Parts: sequence; C-alpha cells; structure tokens
Amino acid sequence: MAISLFTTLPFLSPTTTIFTLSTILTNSTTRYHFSTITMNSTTTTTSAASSSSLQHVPEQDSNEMERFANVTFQRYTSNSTKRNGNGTAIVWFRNDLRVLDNEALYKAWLSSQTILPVYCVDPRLFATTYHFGFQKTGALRAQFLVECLADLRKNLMNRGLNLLIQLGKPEDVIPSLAKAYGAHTVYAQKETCSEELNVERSVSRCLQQVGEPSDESVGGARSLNNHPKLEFVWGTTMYHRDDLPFDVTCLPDVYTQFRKTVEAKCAVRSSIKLPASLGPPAPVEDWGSIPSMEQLGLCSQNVSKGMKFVGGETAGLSRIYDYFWKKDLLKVYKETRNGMLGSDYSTKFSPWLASGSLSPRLIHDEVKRYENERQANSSTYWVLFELIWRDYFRFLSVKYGNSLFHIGGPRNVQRNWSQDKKLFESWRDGCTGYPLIDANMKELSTTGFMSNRGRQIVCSFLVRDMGIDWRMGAEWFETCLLDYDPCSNYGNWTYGSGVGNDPREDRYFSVPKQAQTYDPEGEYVAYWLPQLLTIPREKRNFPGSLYIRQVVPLKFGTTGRNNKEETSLGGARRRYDRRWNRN
Ligand SMILES: Cc1cc2nc3c(=O)[nH]c(=O)nc-3n(C[C@H](O)[C@H](O)[C@H](O)COP(=O)(O)OP(=O)(O)OC[C@H]3O[C@@H](n4cnc5c(N)ncnc54)[C@H](O)[C@@H]3O)c2cc1C
Ligand SMILES: Nc1ncnc2c1ncn2[C@@H]1O[C@H](COP(=O)(O)OP(=O)(O)OP(=O)(O)O)[C@@H](O)[C@H]1O
Repeated sequence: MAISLFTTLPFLSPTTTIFTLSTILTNSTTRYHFSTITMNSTTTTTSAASSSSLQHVPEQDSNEMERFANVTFQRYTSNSTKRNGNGTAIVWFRNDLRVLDNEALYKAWLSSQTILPVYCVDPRLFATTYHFGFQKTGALRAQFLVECLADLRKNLMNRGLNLLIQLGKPEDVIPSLAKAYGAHTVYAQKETCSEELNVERSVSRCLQQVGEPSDESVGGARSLNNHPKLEFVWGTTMYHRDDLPFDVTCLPDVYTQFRKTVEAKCAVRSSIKLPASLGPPAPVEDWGSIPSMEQLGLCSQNVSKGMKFVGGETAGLSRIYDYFWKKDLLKVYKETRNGMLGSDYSTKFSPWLASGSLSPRLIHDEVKRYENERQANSSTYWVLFELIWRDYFRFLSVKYGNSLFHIGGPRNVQRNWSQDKKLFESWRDGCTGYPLIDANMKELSTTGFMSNRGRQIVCSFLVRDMGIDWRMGAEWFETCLLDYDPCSNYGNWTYGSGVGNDPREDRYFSVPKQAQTYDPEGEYVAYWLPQLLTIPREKRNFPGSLYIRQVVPLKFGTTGRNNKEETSLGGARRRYDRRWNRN
C-alpha cells in the first residue's frame, strides 16, 4: 500500500514544522520486498451466515462505556496529595495512553503549575518493518491508535487538561515545545527496545541544546544552562523494575524460575491515584487534530466480521468491567482461556495493555478486588500468571537487547531457514490448505487479533512444518496485531521457534491434534472459512479434497485420527504440546 505524504496539521505557532515522509524518512531500512504484500482486507466473506456476526469489544455502547469507566475513574482517584511544583512540565505520551495509574502524568502534575501533555505521531511508526518491508503499523492498529488518542484527549479534558497532537519525530517536536514553553522537565515512560531507546537518546540530545547560553565555553563552543531535564518513569509491567529481587541483567532465563522468584520476593505496587483535576494546561493556541488514516498514509480497513476492538482507556476500563464484574467470567478464565471463537474465552486486555490504555497494575488491583468481593480461585490467579509472562518478556528485552530480534535469538542458534516467498504468502493469506491455520490467519488480517492458542499453532506451523524464517512471521504479526508489543511478540516468536533463551528447542504443535482438541466441531474454522459449513462438523478440520490443496505436508503426519506416524510420535508430540501449554 502506498504511503502518501504526511499532511500538516495545524501546529502551534512557535513550533510549526512541515513534515513530509520523504523529509522525515531519509534512511529506509527496507532490505527485502514482496511485490504483493497488502493487508488482506478482502479475505472476509460476504456469506449470510457470517456477515452479521460482528462483535464489538467491549460490547457496550459509548454511553454505557462512559458510565462504567467513570465508576472506575472515581475509584482510582484521590485528592489527598498536595501539588507543590513550579513552572511547566511536559508529559510526552508514548505507549502509556491513559490517565489512570500514569506515573509520568502524576509526576508532571506534582512538579509543576501547568502541564503540557503531548503525543508525537512519529512517521517511523508508519514506515516498514526492518527486514521484509511490511507496513510497520497496519491499518487496524493505526485505527485503534487514533481511537486511543481521541479518548485520551477527552479524558484529559475531563481533568482540566488537553492533549497536544503533533505529527513529527519526538526529537524534533519535544525540544522545540520545551523551549517555547520554558518547560523545566519532560516526563515520559521508559521503553526497552532499541528503536525506542534510539528515540530516547535523540530527544535527550536535542533537549540539551535547549537552554540559556552560559558564559562558559566548552571546547570553544558556548554551553547551555538550565536545559530541560528528561525524566523517565517505569510503567510497562505489573511488577516494577525497581522491585525485582535481582538485577534485571541477571534475570532467570526460565520463565518458571522468574515467576516463582518474583511471586515469593516482591509485591505488585498499587496503582497510582491521580487527583480529579490536573489543570490548568499550558496556554496552547491550537491543540492539533486527531490524525486521520489518510494523514498516516493508510487506507481505512473496516472490520466486517469477528471482533472489532474499540481503542482507548474508556473502552479498556469497560472491558474490565464487562469481563470481571458484569459477565463474571474471571472465575472461569483458566478453563476457557484456550478458546479461539468469540470474545469471552479470555480477557482480551492485550490491545489496551500494548497501547498503555490499561495499566497492568490496575488490572492487578481489580483482580484483588474481585477476589475479595466475589471469589479467589485458580482462574483469578491465572490472569496474573499470564501477566507475569508479559512482564517476563519485557524484562528479557532489557537483558538480551537486540538479540531478541536476531535470527539466532538470544542463544544465537544456527539453523537453516527458508524464505520461500510463495509458502510464506500462503501462510500470510490463509491459503495453506489446513483449515485451522487458514482460519487463524484470516482472523488476524480481518480483525487484528488472534487467540493465544491460534498464535502458537500458526507459529509452529510456519517455522516447523514450513521451515520458514521465524522473523517473517514475527514481522507480519508486527504489522497486523492490535496488541503488537515488541517484547511479547518477538519474545514469543523466539520462544516458539526454539531460538529463545529457554533451552528447550523443539516445540511442535500438531495441527490435527490441536484441531481435535480445540475445535472438535469445526465451529471456529467454519466461522472463518464458510465454505466448510456444508461439510459434516467432524470433517471440517480434515476436509481432504473438499478444501484447497495442502501446500506442505506436516512434519508428523497430515490427518487427525488413525495416523500411524502420529501414533508413533504421539508421546513426543504430546510433550511438545505440553511445554507450550504451560499449565
Ligand atoms: C507468536 C506469538 C506472538 C505474540 N505476540 C504478542 C504481542 O505482540 N503482544 C501481546 O500482548 N501478546 C502477544 N502474544 C501473547 C498472547 O498470545 C496474547 O497476549 C494474548 O493472546 C492476548 O489475548 P488476551 O488479552 O485475551 O489474553 P489473556 O489470555 O486474557 O491473558 C491476559 C494477559 O496476559 C498477557 N499474556 C498472556 N499470554 C501471554 C504471552 N504468551 N506472552 C506475553 N503476555 C501474555 C497479555 O497481556 C494478556 O492480555 C503472542 C503470543 C504468541 C504465541
Ligand atoms: N520496537 C521495535 N519493534 C520492532 N523491531 C525492533 C524494535 N526495536 C528494535 N527492533 C529491532 O532490533 C534490530 C536492531 O537492528 P540490528 O540487529 O541491526 O542492530 P544491532 O543489534 O546493532 O546489530 P548488531 O549488533 O548485530 O550489529 C532490528 O531488527 C529492529 O527491527
């Protein structure tokens, strides 16, 4: 899809900058191009059986969402802290697009008299992925982001602030704003992967150029006094980095060790309660508009089937309300979490967590409240168990740096990988001839979401049955996923491809076995591949010549039942499956 010029939004006069993609993106990193890569927006079916089955997540209308969210806003608000700062502080919003439990916002409020909240629409996020030239942010995630920004602005306005939205690189935007408004500090959430760390370094460097010239000269050049400080806060994980019982560079390599140690030795902090009023805002003439898809260089993609996630903190809080309190699903999460169809088998918190519209600590607080007010059982614990996986991948990215993205992974495993374009495209487009793979891939490109079960199966199929370079899969997920997060995505891909730091290498997911266990009636595959609806239920996952040709044989046999090779390898395969199941 062609990326058009970035059109200019009405900027503030002191910092007005006109950007075009060609000026901003001077160093394209694309090394490999597929001629036919597009978001697969035409894969949705128009059959009567499926076209009416769009499900909003959360399912409430906007008034109801507002009501639910307001209750939560009130619960996590406190007016007991006294503000004692001076001047202006900037909050540079990144992947923390929320008001509740936002430490950067809280610190900015405490340390200032006025706050300038800013979001920079960084054009690099709308360029291409590193190796294979896919869109870095697909249309569905971009739409979700746009919704998050609109909602953040609304929630900030409800607290007496606003959100300044600027198109441009943070290292260009933030220092010039700091200068124009005489800000003493810029607060932002700390990130951990190199793309984000490079931006942090650039912002820091450029902020040092802002300030009053001093009388001293350094190396012949005049130095600057009082340049604005850049202060980062840690906010991405449930367990705070500073509370870990080990230095993050000594993180245990095996998840279970990590989990047991943190569970035994540290506590999750309560979420931070902000005051009801955070104003006044800095005096801004024009706060800028929420970018349109065209301004982002993308074509809108409508979700016509499956789940349509609504972006923003209000929607995220409503989903907590819906899943925990209204439908009371938290108490059965452990039994349902391996599902694939519909919205209720798992929490669906991930898109809001990835954008920072929900804080993991707030979810933790709500789980604890549920345990006190309703019941505590293995399901209520299991949501926290899964959130610890998320923490683990985040901390791993600190320990292992860029090796998380390298083909050999953190352990630098040497293996021959194929980059066969045709095979990859059949996987990407959901045309492999295996209904379970194809249905999952169609769900991903149509909605931006895929269940955890589905992700594990399609990952195993790509790397084990097709032998394809796992980074191609990871980059395609990077394009499509609403919940894309570099640590969880690349962490899970390295893990599933046997190049992760966990020493167990061979995680094979047998497609027939998975189909029998998790979609025995073929409901999931028939939902996404309606041509299978006419086939008897038990055959939908094994349709033979009634479906398209299989592009590769399976490593351990192609049928679900009565397969000799499978039977003989069943024990080994069950072990592989168990390892992946993790419970
Ligand atoms: C190949 C692959 C790629 C993935 N890429 C991402 C990604 O980019 N972003 C992302 O958030 N998750 C990713 N996951 C993890 C997981 O699939 C999703 O977090 C989960 O499916 C989201 O649905 P949910 O919110 O309903 O999860 P639930 O089952 O309700 O779990 C609750 C929360 O726990 C966390 N969680 C659960 N499982 C994992 C896991 N394996 N790793 C990390 N966190 C987990 C998520 O934050 C999730 O929202 C990936 C998994 C695989 C196998
Ligand atoms: N947020 C992110 N999302 C996706 N990919 C990321 C992110 N942050 C870093 N990366 C990836 O990290 C890698 C960094 O590039 P590269 O491996 O060339 O750097 P490097 O570690 O300096 O290389 P080397 O040290 O081997 O010379 C790229 O693959 C890049 O896409």
